Amino acid sequence: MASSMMNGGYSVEEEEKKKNVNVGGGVEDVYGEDNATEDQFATPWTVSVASGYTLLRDPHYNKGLAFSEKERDAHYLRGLLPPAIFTQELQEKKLMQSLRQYKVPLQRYVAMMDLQERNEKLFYKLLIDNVEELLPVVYTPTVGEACQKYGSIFRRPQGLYISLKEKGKILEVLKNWPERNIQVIVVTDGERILGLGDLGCQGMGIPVGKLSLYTALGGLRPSACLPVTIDVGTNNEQLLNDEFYIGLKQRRATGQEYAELLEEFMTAVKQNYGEKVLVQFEDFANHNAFELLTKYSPTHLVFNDDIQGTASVVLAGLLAALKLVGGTLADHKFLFLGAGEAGTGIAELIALEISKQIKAPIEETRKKIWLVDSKGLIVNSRKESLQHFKKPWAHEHEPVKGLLDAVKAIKPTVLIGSSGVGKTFTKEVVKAMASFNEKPLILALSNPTSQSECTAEEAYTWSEGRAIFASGSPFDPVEYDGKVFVPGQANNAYIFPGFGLGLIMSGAIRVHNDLLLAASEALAAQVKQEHFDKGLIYPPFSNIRKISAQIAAKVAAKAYELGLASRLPRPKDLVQHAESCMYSPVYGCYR
Ligand SMILES: O=C([O-])CC(=O)C(=O)O
Ligand SMILES: [Mg+2]
Repeated sequence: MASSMMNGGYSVEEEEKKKNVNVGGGVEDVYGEDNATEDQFATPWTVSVASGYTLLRDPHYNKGLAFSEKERDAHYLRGLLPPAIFTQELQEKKLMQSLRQYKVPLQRYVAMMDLQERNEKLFYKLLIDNVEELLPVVYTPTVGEACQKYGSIFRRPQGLYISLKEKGKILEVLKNWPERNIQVIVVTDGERILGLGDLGCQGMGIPVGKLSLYTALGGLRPSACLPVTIDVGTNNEQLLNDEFYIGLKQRRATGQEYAELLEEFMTAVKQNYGEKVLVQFEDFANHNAFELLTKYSPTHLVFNDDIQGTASVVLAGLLAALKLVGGTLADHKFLFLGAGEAGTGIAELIALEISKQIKAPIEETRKKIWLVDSKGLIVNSRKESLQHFKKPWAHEHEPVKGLLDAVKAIKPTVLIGSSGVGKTFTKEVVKAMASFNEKPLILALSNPTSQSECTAEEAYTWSEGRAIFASGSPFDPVEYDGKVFVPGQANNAYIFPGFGLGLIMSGAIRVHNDLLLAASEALAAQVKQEHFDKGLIYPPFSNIRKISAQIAAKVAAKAYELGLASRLPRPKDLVQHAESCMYSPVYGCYR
């Protein structure tokens, strides 16, 4: 086991084979063409210079009206474009104007996807320069609606679809993707898309959206990002009965059939892209999410955004919030509604941080944290029948049925909603929180907006302006009693882009909980007095690339410290290094 972990799970023979692939004048034969034999496949491929019409149709290189006179001559573009020449800034201004004319969020989403397929650099320039305005368009909440209607807005494939039909051929399928140097894969099986449930193959919108954030917020190159949707069927009756459904029309495969497809996928990924490719699991249902993370953490660079990313973001918000509510983390008492991936993931990271801070065993610090699921408070007497990921949270207490009674019984200082069910923080719940807390900390994490446990306005109004509030989906500022409250967005988008950048730039080969803690601390350190003054416990997204660089630097530093980093020597200034690694959406000039 130890030796297979050291060399990433390859057998000795496979290692030898890999070495042989590299002989030949010191130039690496990356794709194995020179060594192609009957049992080692090679892909025939060509590199050509795009010009003329092909250049305009290539989203990586297309600049639209921004091609200069010289470029129009040199690249056979004369006549293919109208005479005007626009700067990238003018193109951006024009596109933002036309986007703003669409009042329906989904129309804006479609317009952005069209732009991404037409002119990638301009898409990212818009997204980076207008991040607060466009994040809700290409990401939560609109991406949720886009997934629900993905069949009808689907135009060109934006990622790889790997279904049960591809069983036995996944390595070949990966080779069909036009890019080779993949650094990050976001993969879903569509079973739990946000709080919207099983959307099957239509879940593709999620990996696509997450990866566009990897580039815009974390600076990873778009060509290094691969969105994947695994299709093992769907249990969504509406989709199964829809003649236009784009996925497999069968009920979900489970058990061994499911495990085998995922095993083939994970093996093919490592075989094709090597040990340093990051695989981010996204929006899997609880039962598979925990199992996949446990299974592949020892052998692959894997990260579950819903368990670990959300945990890291929430912990950051809590660390920052201490400046507003006072005390240390250990002085607080936490109650969760929802004991799935997000709930138990956050709970565990809080317990870990407290255990490090006060040097107490984690079994002790977990006792400060209580979880409520659909059957009520998780208590010892329920332990036998609990799913394994809930068991550590079963503490000694008499049974309590609903959330309101649990709030009254536990008297938490922090209330966190992570059940995916909307409108569960009722007036009574919020009022109860406000009755025994001067500043109740209330996080309504479920997405999209329709699934939020309460709105920002409700949290501020029902607590008479005393709540510190943040939510998974964005809410506008709220005026209450003459004061403007700005709700923060406790969304994993704060962490995963910088976290991923830190892993990639250090060449990390495994994720470790200490890296998540480092990311939380880095994010919390970015909340400044001016933000606290507005009631915010997260910094604004407008500064996210700088924040991501800080997170990446702290994550990379920890990876080097723990011996998980393979890119040596360690750069001296990791923040500067992170910034210098980041993708720029500014057009290049063509020879
Ligand atoms: O996508 C988001 O906005 C956050 C997230 O991971 C989820 O809700 O599953
Ligand atoms: Mg998610």
